[in-house]
Amino acid sequence: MFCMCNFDKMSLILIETELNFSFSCSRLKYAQPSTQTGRTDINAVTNWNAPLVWEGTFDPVVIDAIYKKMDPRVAVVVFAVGKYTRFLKAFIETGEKFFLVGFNVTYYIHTDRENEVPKVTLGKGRKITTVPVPSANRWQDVVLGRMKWATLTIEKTIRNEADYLFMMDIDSVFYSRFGAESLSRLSAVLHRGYYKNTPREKFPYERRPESKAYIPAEEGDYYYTAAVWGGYLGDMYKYCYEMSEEDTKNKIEAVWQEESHLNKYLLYNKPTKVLSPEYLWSDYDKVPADIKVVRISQLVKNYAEVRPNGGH
Ligand SMILES: CC(=O)N[C@H]1[C@@H](OP(=O)(O)OP(=O)(O)OC[C@H]2O[C@@H](n3ccc(=O)[nH]c3=O)[C@H](O)[C@@H]2O)O[C@H](CO)[C@H](O)[C@@H]1O
Ligand SMILES: [Mn+2]
Repeated sequence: MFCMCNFDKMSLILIETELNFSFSCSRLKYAQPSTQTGRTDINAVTNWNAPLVWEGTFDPVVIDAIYKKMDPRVAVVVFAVGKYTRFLKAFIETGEKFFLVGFNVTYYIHTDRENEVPKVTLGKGRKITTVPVPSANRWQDVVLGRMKWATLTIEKTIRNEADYLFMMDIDSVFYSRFGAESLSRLSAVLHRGYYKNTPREKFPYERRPESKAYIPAEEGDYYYTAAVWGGYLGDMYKYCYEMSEEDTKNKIEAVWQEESHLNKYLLYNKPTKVLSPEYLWSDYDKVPADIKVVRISQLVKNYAEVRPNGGH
């Protein structure tokens, strides 16, 4: 279904294009990089030679300067449907403190309650665009609908307004720097629950062959979260949307909705950067020693109260 050869060639060209910007970052003051020392408690590279990003594997000054040369426009696509508008204020306020500070960022807030979008003072080059979407009776429909609405907003506006895009859960707050080290053609975040010692057959991938998100037990690299992911405005959103529509036609819903389709996509279209669970932790879980920094975290919430049809 996918042609890896084309992907490899294309991604290499794109990675090189991204890195070429580094040649112009002269006269910056930073510690000399070493070929001998670095973190030894984690693996900082995938088996397709993409960076696996952890605190201590990059110099924030250097990496921000590289990407600043491009001065990219970054779109943050979020959904706040129904009672989830309550999460907007903290998300945006902390985003202004920690998310790509100094870069051009637009928050595309998809909501059915436009009057509940808070007025937050934003930094220079940053703005909020509100996109109306219908209300939902099932939380699953919001989660699945994200792909559809994101695809529509990309086609209508984001395509002309942004270079990179991030899709994020709104029930999250930033606690620490989330900078240009996260930018790439296709960036995906390791799910905090399965990043250590989980054999691939235990990943919560979709296992029913009837679903388009099906992954057999003997395949898989990592289990990625759907709550933070991004990259260029590529085909991934459209792919996940179309696959979930196919599933609906066949009267099946993937076990973890869009997350299942996303994991399928990323298995056959390898991300050009993999971000460690620093890039999405959870306030429910204690922080282990290898997570040196929690950059963004899912809030503790009362599922039954906040979701239209309760439950988890
Ligand atoms: C950390 C993580 O792995 N997150 C995943 C997990 O999240 P969660 O269990 O945290 O799901 P969630 O309740 O946060 O829903 C995902 C997102 O959909 C939006 N929303 C949802 C319901 C609603 O009534 N209104 C609304 O606006 C909102 O932006 C929210 O952040 O499971 C979901 C469903 O499978 C998605 O895969 C999430 O990405
Ligand atoms: Mn969430």
